[in-house]
Amino acid sequence: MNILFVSSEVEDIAKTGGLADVAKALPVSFNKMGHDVRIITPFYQVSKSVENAQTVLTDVELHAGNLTYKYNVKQITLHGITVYLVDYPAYFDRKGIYSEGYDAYDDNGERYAFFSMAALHLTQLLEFKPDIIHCNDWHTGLIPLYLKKHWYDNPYLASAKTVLSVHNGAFQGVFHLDSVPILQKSGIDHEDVHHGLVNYLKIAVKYATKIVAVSPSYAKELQTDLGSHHMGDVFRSRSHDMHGIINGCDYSQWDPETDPEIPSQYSVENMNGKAFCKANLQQHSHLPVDGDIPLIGMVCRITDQKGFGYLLPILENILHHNVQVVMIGTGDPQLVSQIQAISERHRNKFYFLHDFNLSFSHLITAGSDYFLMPSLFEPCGLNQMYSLAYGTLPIVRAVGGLKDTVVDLEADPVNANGFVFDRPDSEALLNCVRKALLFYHEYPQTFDVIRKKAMQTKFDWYNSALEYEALYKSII
Ligand SMILES: Nc1ncnc2c1ncn2[C@@H]1O[C@H](COP(=O)(O)OP(=O)(O)O[C@H]2O[C@H](CO)[C@@H](O)[C@H](O)[C@H]2O)[C@@H](O)[C@H]1O
Repeated sequence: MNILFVSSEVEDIAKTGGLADVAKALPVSFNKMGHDVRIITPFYQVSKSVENAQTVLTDVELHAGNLTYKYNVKQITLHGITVYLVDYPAYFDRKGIYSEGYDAYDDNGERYAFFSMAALHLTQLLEFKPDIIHCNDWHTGLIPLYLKKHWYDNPYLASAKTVLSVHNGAFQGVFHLDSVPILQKSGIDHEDVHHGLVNYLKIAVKYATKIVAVSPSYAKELQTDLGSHHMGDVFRSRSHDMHGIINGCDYSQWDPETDPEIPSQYSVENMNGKAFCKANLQQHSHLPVDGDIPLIGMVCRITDQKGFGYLLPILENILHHNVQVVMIGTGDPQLVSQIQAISERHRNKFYFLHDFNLSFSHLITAGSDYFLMPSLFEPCGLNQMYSLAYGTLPIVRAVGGLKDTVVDLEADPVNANGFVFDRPDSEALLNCVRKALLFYHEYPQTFDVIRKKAMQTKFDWYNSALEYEALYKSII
């Protein structure tokens, strides 16, 4: 099949979160399966660090009404896949991807409306006739609409079907139509505009051929009022076309036996290196180097989604135990300053690095005993899969993909690979953390058994890609 994979971020090019991981790993699997997959993504300022990008099209003109956009297209090969980068400096040559600091760019609606249209425009210029156009989140949400309303008779696109992956339904891309000239000029139905606003995710769900949530549980949650980010009606109206396909774990990057980012490799057969990683992590985190103190790690965007609303009120209760906590993240400035204040009060127990740093995220994953991910909602979650691979036991809330990947010790002692709590509140979280910590000293043998189970739990991307492939085949 010819697959056009369109994403606003791709690992090794530009990344703010889990979307980037998927936008690399899934196309790599399609490529291995023998499909002709091409990726389209913007050429951001940060993409300039990508070596060998060659300009393949110059001063291409895209017209929308009386507007003309002149852009270039660059091309690189990433893990055997052709990637096209839409180079339009006015929109993408900026310090940030979506924002500078925590303030989103005012013209994000226009930036991604243009990018989405350029993705369709390019297929013809590059003579690539896609069977499937795989869209990801709101940034590419207008593609199904453009295809149905404007490009339906284009010879390169007429038979293309669209699949939308919902990685995070909380981000919907809601903009005043006035702020999106390209959409105003190209035309949009009245029924897709509400009080002057357009919701890109809603539009995508309405017009896409198929909709995929990134885990089976999230697919169900999106069709409830509680878990749908106020879009329950919209998702329910497409229930026959909704699917849940769990993300995978990219073991070419996240395997403790081969990971070049960690100071000592280890495996389920030989765990010695994990103790070395822990000591190294403690050293880097300015914490006492002591293998006997259980260490809890966290790597995440600092947002309400990740459960900070009920974690922060009891973080100091956790720190009253004989425990160390190491966290890395960037995000909501208010939450960040609260976390910084707590870490200053507990310098010898809690290290917080306010940064986005891939190397340190690997060190935390390898050097911690537990990985804390108490999310309020979690479409799939990747870090719990990474931590399982590293024998770092996840402590998670039973929601979305976390529910589909982590098995609680009490609920299922035979298959347990971590610790799970239900209610999104401080008490349930604290109880769960305490229960998990208990095993470290009092039941070390059980701890080792769960750790082994965790390392043997596999989420191969190839299996997820097979599910996507079956879905593609069902619609083309
Ligand atoms: N400060 C930091 N330094 C270094 N690396 C950092 C970092 N902060 C985050 N990361 C990395 O970013 C990625 C985050 O992935 P997640 O899937 O856990 O969450 P995210 O909410 O961004 O993704 C959304 O999309 C993905 C993909 O579908 C879903 O799994 C998820 O549930 C959904 O919320 C991981 O690779 C993580 O290591």
